[in-house]
Amino acid sequence: MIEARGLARTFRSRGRSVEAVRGVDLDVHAGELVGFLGPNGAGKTTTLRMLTTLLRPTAGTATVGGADLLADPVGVRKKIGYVAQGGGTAPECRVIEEIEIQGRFYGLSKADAVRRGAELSEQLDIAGLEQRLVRTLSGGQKRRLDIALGLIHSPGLVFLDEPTTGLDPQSRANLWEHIRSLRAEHGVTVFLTTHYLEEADSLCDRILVIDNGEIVAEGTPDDLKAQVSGDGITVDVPAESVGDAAEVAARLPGATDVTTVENTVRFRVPRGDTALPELLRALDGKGIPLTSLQVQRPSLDDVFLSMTGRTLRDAETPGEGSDVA
Ligand SMILES: Nc1ncnc2c1ncn2[C@@H]1O[C@H](COP(=O)(O)OP(=O)(O)OP(=O)(O)O)[C@@H](O)[C@H]1O
Repeated sequence: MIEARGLARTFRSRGRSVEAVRGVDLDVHAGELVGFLGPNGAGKTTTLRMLTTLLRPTAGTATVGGADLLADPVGVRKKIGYVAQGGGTAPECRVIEEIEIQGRFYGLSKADAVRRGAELSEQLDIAGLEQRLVRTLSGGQKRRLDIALGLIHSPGLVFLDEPTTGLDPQSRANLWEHIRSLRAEHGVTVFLTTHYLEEADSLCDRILVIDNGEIVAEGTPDDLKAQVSGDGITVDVPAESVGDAAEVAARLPGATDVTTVENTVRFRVPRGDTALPELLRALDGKGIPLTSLQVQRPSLDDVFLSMTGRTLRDAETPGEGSDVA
């Protein structure tokens, strides 16, 4: 559905040049739900705008929906839907007017636009709002309207730029369900950008992680997490036993990064599930009682940290509000 090679874009701004995207290769297959994850300013929107023909690449090639991005941009536009970050609706327009305008824009008759709009409204749970002014919709309803408009011409591939930014956690989870069902029921291929780790983790089949205009990691959420070396284990013991417990931990096969703070010992092992019985036996053998024990599977933030030396949260531009979990 998407095949891009060496896609790059440099902006010139006030005599300075900004390499927003630096030679990105990406492949998205039919029916996939792929997330493009990265901190603010990483190059997500710029990549999306290039793939949707809104911005000409400085270098690179791509085919999108089977059409060549540079030679046949009109062909690309016919095959894709694009839902921009803020959407494109006018606050004073009625929902039905937006649906009709969008349909006409894609060459649908008024009757077909209304029919398709009704079908999508039903599916996205915004049926019955046709006569409402856009400005009276809730944030979640408006995002669902934006998505309905992006799908009016039944594209096989839809690009969603930060679809859930600004929504509360409940509306966000609700929108994920709708996105999943679009894919499940219509086989729509979805390429979305996000800076929410949780969103990428729970919604996407595959994730591309971008930082500073370059793809730094790629894989299923599980594959990516498995690349981070092992699970974290945190053990609380009585303060006088911390030294002994740390020694026990350090002797476990493959244990690394053993640290102690007050009555807590932390370390990493290749696999938490197999290390635990051995740890418990060894502590028991030394007569060290346990107060608590936790195993942490690596998160996508650990993946980002291992690739870039920063956490996604740290990488956010100061001043940009973000509730990255
Ligand atoms: N028109 C432009 N002129 C100059 N610089 C730009 C322009 N558009 C984007 N940039 C710069 O390119 C870089 C990438 O921006 P982009 O919007 O693609 O990031 P992003 O990952 O989508 O961020 P966000 O999550 O905040 O939307 C940033 O440094 C940005 O300031």
